[in-house]
Amino acid sequence: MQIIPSEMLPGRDEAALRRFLEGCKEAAVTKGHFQIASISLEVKHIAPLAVLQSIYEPEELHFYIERPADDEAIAGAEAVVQARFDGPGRFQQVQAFADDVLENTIVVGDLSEAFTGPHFFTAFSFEDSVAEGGEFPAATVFLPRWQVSRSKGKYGAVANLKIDAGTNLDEAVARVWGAYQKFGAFDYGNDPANDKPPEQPEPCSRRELAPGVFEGAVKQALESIREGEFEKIVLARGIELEADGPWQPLDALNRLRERFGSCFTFSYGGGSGRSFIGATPERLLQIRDGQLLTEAIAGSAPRGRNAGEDAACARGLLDSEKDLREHACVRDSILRRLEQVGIEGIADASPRILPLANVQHLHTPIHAEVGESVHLLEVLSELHPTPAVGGTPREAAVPRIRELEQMDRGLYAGVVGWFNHLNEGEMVVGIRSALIDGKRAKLYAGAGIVEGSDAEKEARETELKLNALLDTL
Ligand SMILES: C=C(O[C@@H]1C=C(C(=O)O)C=C[C@H]1O)C(=O)O
Repeated sequence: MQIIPSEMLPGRDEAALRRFLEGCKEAAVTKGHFQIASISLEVKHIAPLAVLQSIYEPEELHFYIERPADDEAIAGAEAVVQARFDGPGRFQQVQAFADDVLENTIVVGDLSEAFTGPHFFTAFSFEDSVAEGGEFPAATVFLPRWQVSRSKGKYGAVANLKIDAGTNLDEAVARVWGAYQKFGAFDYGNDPANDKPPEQPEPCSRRELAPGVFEGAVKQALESIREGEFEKIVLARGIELEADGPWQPLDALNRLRERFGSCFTFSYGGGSGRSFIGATPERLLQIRDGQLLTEAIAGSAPRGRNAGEDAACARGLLDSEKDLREHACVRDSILRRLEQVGIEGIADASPRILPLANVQHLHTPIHAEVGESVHLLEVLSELHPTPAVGGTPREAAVPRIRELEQMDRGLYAGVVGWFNHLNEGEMVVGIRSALIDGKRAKLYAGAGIVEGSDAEKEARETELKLNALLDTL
């Protein structure tokens, strides 16, 4: 990646922008390869979700992630370059694709703040491969044409353009200049959608994706655990809702982020009119400034109706031998997997409570230092799926999941997130999620099964987890 000094910052005037893009075109001709021109600008207050909503096209790719508690949000829309992969090598393929794009990227602008420069957005399904005709590919990566972000009171906009020998520079300049004017002083009042309150369709039917399967699957899994086939497996159930009109995924997202301020609210649009949205508590991996954060979240209890009942539920969870064992499976597996890629994770010996609006969990934050030689996607490929959504030992448990659940998880319990050229990124686990396709929405929730689990109780737990999305839709 080539970085042009920020004094040459285009966007402040159109002539400088043209000179920068001319340079990119010359490079494209010389190298015989397209160049990505990436222009980052600090802008005045901007609300990434509102901007995304104003430029949202169901047929275009988009990505959004926000954790209100961190005061950070990033949105990207329209793919300037993209790729899809399938199979066990998908993480490495995404990395190779990004490396190749970055080799041919020329960056200019305000690069000192978070979320500046080009960012890649990704979505990985739970399984390594998806069946032909699946709703989303096993791996998608794209670099957006537009990216807007908020990070602790700073706001940024990035435009990425693909420039080759045939690019019409007049059009390219007009496009970026127009976008700069738009994002530089974004007018929320201009969006006709803001004139009326969001319309919410009413759900009119609900069906199980695999009727009558869940409790039987738990019992079968318990049998396999007794026989020593595996120690833990996470089994999920799915429901499909149908509404009297199309769901509005970004309106639902707005409600999710209000209700689940400590969760990662995300939306990924695959470009086929379908969106995968959710509010997940679970960070799979964050790397920033060489510091890695991950966490074990496993073991669940309801929230109480008052402070006393709530505390009693929390105490029950912290004292539950079964939940502590289930939790330790996840924590120990993450530590082992990190070790496989030469990373020493540091974690407390006993978990704490993570309260969410609808449930509470056992939680162990894990942190580590990472050297420059380990790529984020390499760590990701080792970690996914953790026994929080898969099982342990992974090789024995994960292949049994599909057979026991009798449904396709798709992106549920997969990974969505972003990464950049600095080996920074944030990847979250796609749970507490819904796949929205017009009037239809598929919702999934799972529960960890270990020796001592009770099928009926686990079914109730999945119901509590489904509520995160049910209440919002
Ligand atoms: C699998 C899900 O959640 C996972 C399972 C948990 C459990 O069994 O206690 C808790 C948090 C998550 O790791 C889900 O929400 O669908």
